[in-house]
Amino acid sequence: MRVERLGVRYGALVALQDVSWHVAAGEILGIIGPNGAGKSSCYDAATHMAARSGRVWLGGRDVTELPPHALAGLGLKRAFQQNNFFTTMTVLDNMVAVLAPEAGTGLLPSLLLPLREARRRAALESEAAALLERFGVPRALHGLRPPNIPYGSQRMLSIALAFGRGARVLMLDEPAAGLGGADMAHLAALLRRLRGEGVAIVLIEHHMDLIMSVADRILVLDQGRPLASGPPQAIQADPRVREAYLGQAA
Ligand SMILES: Nc1ncnc2c1ncn2[C@@H]1O[C@H](COP(=O)(O)OP(=O)(O)OP(=O)(O)O)[C@@H](O)[C@H]1O
Repeated sequence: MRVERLGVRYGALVALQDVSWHVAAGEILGIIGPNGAGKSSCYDAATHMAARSGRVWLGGRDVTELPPHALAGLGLKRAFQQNNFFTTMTVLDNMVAVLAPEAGTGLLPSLLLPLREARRRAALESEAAALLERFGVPRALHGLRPPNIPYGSQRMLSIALAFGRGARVLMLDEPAAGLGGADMAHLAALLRRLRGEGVAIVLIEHHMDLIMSVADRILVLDQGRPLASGPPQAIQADPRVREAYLGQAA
């Protein structure tokens, strides 16, 4: 995926200006910056969820004008800063709800062919259960409602729901927020595994240990503009970055 010269304005406020980046299959691009630096606006711009300027390519195709759902259909998937799930449905049903539209379930066939529909439903449930386990949400939690499962599992569920049947590019917004040591290790392992499977990952994260250990390259934003980009070691050593961000965080 490649974005070129993205810009976002909210009235008179310039939230993002002249921001370009690319991420390849099997690579993790980290995006960091102080609060309000424009990181989420950058995601909104890239996924066409905000009015913006600039251009976006996916797999060599110019997708600038496509709406978000069409981008998702091409494999550009995004998980948000806040957990997004149906709180009145079980964990398993949340996952089924994501998979069912991708499988093309329709109301009429389900009414006319109840037996076939029951088999489809069973197949979807077993696919959903396997996917949840792959993302570290154990079977014991599948029958519970999302607010009633541990917070670390809620974060993994959010990523699984965004990923669905697969992603070419997975954009995550602060997935480590609120996570403790063991959950953080699970998340890092999951990110490395997805990268190993060829997924291109873009990762906004304030947790420096995580991003420095998993990212292949890092882009630093400050006041809506790119401040620096490069491998983690170079970013950590860059005095401009330390002053704008890492110094504050230390
Ligand atoms: N919908 C909006 N309307 C008006 N201003 C907005 C809107 N969304 C973001 N902004 C402003 O745009 C700027 C960039 O915000 P953005 O959320 O992209 O930053 P961020 O780097 O993701 O911050 P954080 O780390 O706190 O999530 C900020 O000044 C913010 O207040």
